[in-house]
Amino acid sequence: MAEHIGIVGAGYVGLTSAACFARLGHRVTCVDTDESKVDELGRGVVSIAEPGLDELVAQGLGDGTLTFTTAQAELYGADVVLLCLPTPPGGDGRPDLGVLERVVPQLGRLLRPGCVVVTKSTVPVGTAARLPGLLGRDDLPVVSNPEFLRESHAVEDFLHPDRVVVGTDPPGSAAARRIAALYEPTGAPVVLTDAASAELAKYASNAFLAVKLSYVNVLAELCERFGADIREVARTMGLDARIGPEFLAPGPGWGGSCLPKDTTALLHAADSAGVDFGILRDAVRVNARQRARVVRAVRQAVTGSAAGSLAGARIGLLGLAFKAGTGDLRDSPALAVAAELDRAGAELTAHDPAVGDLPGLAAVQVVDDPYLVAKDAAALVVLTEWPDFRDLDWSRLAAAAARAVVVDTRNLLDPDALAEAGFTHIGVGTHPRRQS
Ligand SMILES: NC(=O)C1=CN([C@@H]2O[C@H](COP(=O)(O)OP(=O)(O)OC[C@H]3O[C@@H](n4cnc5c(N)ncnc54)[C@H](O)[C@@H]3O)[C@@H](O)[C@H]2O)C=CC1
Ligand SMILES: O=C(O)[C@H]1O[C@H](OP(=O)(O)OP(=O)(O)OC[C@H]2O[C@@H](n3ccc(=O)[nH]c3=O)[C@H](O)[C@@H]2O)[C@H](O)[C@@H](O)[C@@H]1O
Repeated sequence: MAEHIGIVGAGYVGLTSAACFARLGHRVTCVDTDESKVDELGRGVVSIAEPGLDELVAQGLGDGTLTFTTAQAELYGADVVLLCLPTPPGGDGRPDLGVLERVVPQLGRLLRPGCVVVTKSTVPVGTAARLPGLLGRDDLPVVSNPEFLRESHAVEDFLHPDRVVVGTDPPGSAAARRIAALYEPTGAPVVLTDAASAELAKYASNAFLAVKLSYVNVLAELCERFGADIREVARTMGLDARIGPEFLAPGPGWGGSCLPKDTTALLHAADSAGVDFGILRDAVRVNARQRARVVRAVRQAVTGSAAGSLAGARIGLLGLAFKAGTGDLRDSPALAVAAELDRAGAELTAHDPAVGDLPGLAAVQVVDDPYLVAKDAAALVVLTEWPDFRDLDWSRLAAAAARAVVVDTRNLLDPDALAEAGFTHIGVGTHPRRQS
C-alpha cells in the first residue's frame, strides 16, 4: 500500500530513506532546516557521494513522488514520519538529543491523529518510550526502526538490508506491522520486537564491529612481533562461518560518524546501569592508540628508529576520509594521524580523491594531483583504502620522492609491485618488503 511518508532530516540516512521509499512507490516529503541543501536537492543536486543516490533523487523529483522542503507544516497529512535527525556526541559520552527533543514537540502540535512516528536515528535505549511524552499526544503510535546502512553503500544497503528491526511496545503492534510492510519489497528478514531491544540492537551491532576491528588491530601488532602475517591469519579466521570474513582488515583505527560515537554512548549507558563493559572499553582504548602506532611506523620508516625525529620531514599522505568511497571526514583516523604527524613537526601534503580541502587542519596542504604528494617526500603514508591508489604509477612516485618508502596502514598495495617500482613497502602486521 502506498503511504505518504514524511522524513525529517535530509542527511545520509534521511536522504537515502527518502529517495529509496519514493523508488518503492510511496509519496515522500523530506524536511530539512538547511535551506541551501533543500534548494539544491529540489534541483536534483546531491552533495554526498553515494552510488545511485542522485539517480533515485532525480527519478523521484521527476515523477513527483519526492519533494524537499524547509516547511515542517508540509508533514501534516503524512501517514508515517521518520526521524532521521543527527544525534552527535554530547561531550559527556551521552549522545546529544537536543535536535530531536526540539523537533518532536513541534511534530506533536502538527501531525494528524494516527500518524506513526518512527525513530530511525540512533538513540539511547528508552527514547521510544519517552516519545509520547515529548509529542504530548497519545494518538500517535511510536516505533523504533534503527538504520544499519553504511556510508558509500547507502542505497544498496537500504534496498537490500541484512535485516530490518521494528520495535514497539507491545511488539508486533499494528503500527509495527505497518512499518514492516514498507520494507517488504526488500525481502529482508524483519525482527518485530520491543522498542528497547530494537534500540539496543543498533548500538550492539556497531559496538560489536568496533570490538572485532580492535581485536584484529591488536592481532596485527602481534603478527609483527611473531613474524606472522595478519592477512593469512585473518583469511584463516574468516573462513570460519561463525567468525565471517568481513571487518578483519587492520587499519589506522576505526572512525566515521557512528562507530566512535555509538561505542562511547553504549559504554556510558552501561556505566550508568552499573554494568562493567570492559571488553568495549578496551576496544575504544586500543583504537585510541592506533594513531600513535602509525606515527611510530612512520618515524621508523623515515629515521630508522621508532623514536626518531620527524621535525621538518616531508610526508605525503594518501587518503583523508575515514574509509574509501566517501569524502566524509567526521572522526577520520587519517585526520588523527595527520594531526599527530603535524605535532611531531612533519610537513604534510595530502591527496584524497573525494576531499578538496581541510578547513580544520591548515597544516596539511591538500592537492588534487596524487603525484604531488610524493614530491621530495621522506615517506608516503596510505591512510584510506581507495583502490585508485593501487593504480598510481608507483615508479613515477618513486622518482619524485626523496626516499621511496611507503607505510601502508591498510595493506592496500601489492608489496611485489611496489618493490618492482623501487619502493620499500611497510604494511600492518606483515613483513616489510624492501625494494629489489
Ligand atoms: N551516517 C550513517 O551512515 C548512519 C547514521 N545513522 C544515524 O542516523 C542519524 C542521522 O545521521 P546522518 O544521516 O549521518 O546525519 P547527517 O548529519 O548526515 O544529517 C542530518 C540532517 O538533519 C538536518 N537537521 C538538523 N536539524 C534539523 C531540524 N530541526 N529539522 C530538520 N532537519 C534537521 C541537518 O541539516 C542534516 O541535513 C544519527 O542518529 C546517526 O547515528 C544510522 C545509520 C547510518
Ligand atoms: O551507524 C552507522 O552510522 C553505521 O556505522 C557503520 O558504517 P560506516 O560508519 O559507514 O563505516 P564502516 O564501513 O562500518 O567502517 C567503519 C570504520 O571501520 C574501518 N574498517 C572497516 C572494516 C575493516 O575491515 N577494517 C577497518 O579498519 C573503516 O575504515 C572505518 O574507519 C556500520 O558499518 C553501519 O552498519 C552503521 O549503520
